[in-house]
Amino acid sequence: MSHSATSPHDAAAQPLRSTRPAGGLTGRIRVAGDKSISHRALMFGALAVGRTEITGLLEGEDVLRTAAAMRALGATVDRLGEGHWQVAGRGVGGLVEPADVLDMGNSGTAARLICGLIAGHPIFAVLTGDASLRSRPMKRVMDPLAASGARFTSRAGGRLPLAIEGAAEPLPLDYRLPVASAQVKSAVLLAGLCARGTTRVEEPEASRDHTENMLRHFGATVRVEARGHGRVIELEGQPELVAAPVHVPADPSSAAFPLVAALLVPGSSLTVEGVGLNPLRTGLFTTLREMGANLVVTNERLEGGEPVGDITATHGPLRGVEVPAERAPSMIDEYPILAVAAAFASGTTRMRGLKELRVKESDRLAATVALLAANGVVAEVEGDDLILQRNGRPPAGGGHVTTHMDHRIAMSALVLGLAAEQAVTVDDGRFIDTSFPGFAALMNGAAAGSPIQPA
Ligand SMILES: O=C(O)C1=C[C@@H](OP(=O)(O)O)[C@@H](O)[C@H](O)C1
Ligand SMILES: C=C(OP(=O)(O)O)C(=O)O
Repeated sequence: MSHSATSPHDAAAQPLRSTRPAGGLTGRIRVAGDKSISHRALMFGALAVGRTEITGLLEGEDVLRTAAAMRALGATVDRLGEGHWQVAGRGVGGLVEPADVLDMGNSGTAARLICGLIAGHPIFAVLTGDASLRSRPMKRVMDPLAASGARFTSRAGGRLPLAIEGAAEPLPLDYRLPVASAQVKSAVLLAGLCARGTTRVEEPEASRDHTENMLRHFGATVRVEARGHGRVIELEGQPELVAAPVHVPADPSSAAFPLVAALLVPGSSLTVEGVGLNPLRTGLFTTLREMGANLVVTNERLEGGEPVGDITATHGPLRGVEVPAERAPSMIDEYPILAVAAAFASGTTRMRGLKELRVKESDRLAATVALLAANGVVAEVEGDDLILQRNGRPPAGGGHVTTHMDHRIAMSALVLGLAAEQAVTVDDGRFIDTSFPGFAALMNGAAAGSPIQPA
């Protein structure tokens, strides 16, 4: 499926409406697999020698784009059952030139990591995406990767479509990230796989480390050292990556939506099972606890090398807090839903250092302010901070929210509608399928009267 445009006038758009369910959200549910780990499992499978079996893979549109791209680059990618996939890889340096343009849809992760993959192979490729992805900055990967010998041309401002001529003998990079971005870090490391010698990346703030963990899991030598809030990562180039099974935990960024809904809707007590608890992903849960949320983790265990647990959220009052800028990388995709939670809290919530939100699927800072305003909640932006001052009463709701091709804005608005006084409508629910297919059905299964419906 491809969604090329969305606006109130887009005939294909699928508006959705949410209303407050009687009795709250209850029971035990499981959300889909982690998007970040799913992309990487397919990519490392394509680079490894042998057959990589993946279970729990997220079958969201973003990840399906990566699966299609790995096929186009010569890997054999088979779906064996629900979430159960197998990739027969080509070995590091063995990817082949794709015969056609690679369309990465809505996915920044797919586009940027695949730039890194291709940069180290002597092949030519053209990448594009949907209108949202074509508006997002790619210079952040093009600049460092060009220093390895790859050549890029792109639309003005470093936007997709872009063309890459990968390097026959890529140089190992020594790169300090100018922004905290796991996507840029990963692109540099993926290019480093094909380079002779040591690739070194220094990140000013630690960002999700799924690439480093999976590199080791597939047999590469990776050294990681803490440096202040950040880290230095060193990768030995030209390893033989060997196929290894990957079990994908449930996505904490998806679990955030039902869990926050349960905190906000009276009468709720809901458990989400097997949620990934990598500490570089759990900033939202830390913040919600500081707000007084009743959030309990049980059955903590290791699954496929990642910590997971069952999280139970029970409705109760929340208070405003200050969220430090250093926490942003560990909850970067969760600010829209945190802002919804803050709209139900008493007191002031200040979220600091949200600059990166401006370059996501939409300008999420602006889209979050507009989402709240449409539902009677005033939020202010001061520099890169988002501030809400509230009195603990539910927002009026009743808003019509423009989602700007952004799945997280759509789901955040629908969660607000589950707990606000009046129903909330979103202009287009289709993009939810990029990261959380089955979102409405899952939420409806946990509540009386199926509160999320086509509008
Ligand atoms: O590496 C990843 O899988 C991701 C990194 C983050 O992006 P940035 O690297 O741009 O911060 C995040 O927003 C995105 O959803 C997934
Ligand atoms: C920012 C996100 O994803 P991506 O950058 O992969 O499009 C997201 O899922 O919130």
